[in-house]
Amino acid sequence: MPEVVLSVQNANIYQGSNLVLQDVNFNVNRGEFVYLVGKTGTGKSSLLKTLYGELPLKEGEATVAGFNLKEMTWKKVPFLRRNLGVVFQDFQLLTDRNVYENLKFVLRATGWKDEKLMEEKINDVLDKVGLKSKGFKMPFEMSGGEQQRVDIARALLNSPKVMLADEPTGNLDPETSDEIMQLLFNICKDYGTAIIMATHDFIVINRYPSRMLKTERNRVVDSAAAVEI
Ligand SMILES: Nc1ncnc2c1ncn2[C@@H]1O[C@H](COP(=O)(O)OP(=O)(O)OP(=O)(O)O)[C@@H](O)[C@H]1O
Repeated sequence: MPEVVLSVQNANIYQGSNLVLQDVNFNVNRGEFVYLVGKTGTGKSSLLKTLYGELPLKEGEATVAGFNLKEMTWKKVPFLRRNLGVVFQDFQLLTDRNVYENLKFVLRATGWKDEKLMEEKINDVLDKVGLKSKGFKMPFEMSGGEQQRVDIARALLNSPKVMLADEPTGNLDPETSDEIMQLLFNICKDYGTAIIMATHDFIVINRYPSRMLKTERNRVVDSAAAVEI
């Protein structure tokens, strides 16, 4: 039996009082890679934000990495985030400190205290993303592709079962996008992390085909679901 690490049942997704997506239903298994596609403004980011606790789940049910979003309070959001990796299009690195300190900041913020264990963990995630000797670099000294790798390394720090990525190749050239996609697929395969990636990049999707969730007309259509007649 596959292990379900993310489950959304009869969920309505809101931005404030605006209903963005209605009756959303899907499950994601351990190690699965799922694209989230759909026209601009159809609710991809809103869905991801709900899954990482930035928007409240008002109606329906959802469980992410063992956390019931319906019972989520602001106080519990940091615990959800510790079990979840989030990757953004614009990297969102702290510009005033080097890569190592960026990663250490997240470890400290998520409760790590032991200096030696933190050092080991940081070296481990930098190795995983192919930046083993780049910890001393400042973000502004790195290319967009390298910064995206640091962002992915940051998402890997707490060995998440689920990673949510909002257009991670949006600012990258095709060759660098390719490298990032290979890295994300390897993370799924090697560590069993499930990844949901919002994207507009059909070149990437054609090169790395996988299951697709499509937002359209206030609904989410799942390529893995049986076609309804
Ligand atoms: N902070 C916000 N406050 C109010 N409405 C918002 C907010 N952010 C987005 N919306 C609205 O919610 C709807 C869904 O937007 P969302 O950003 O989720 O779409 P998207 O599919 O991710 O778009 P894109 O592909 O451009 O990133 C849109 O109608 C948008 O105008």
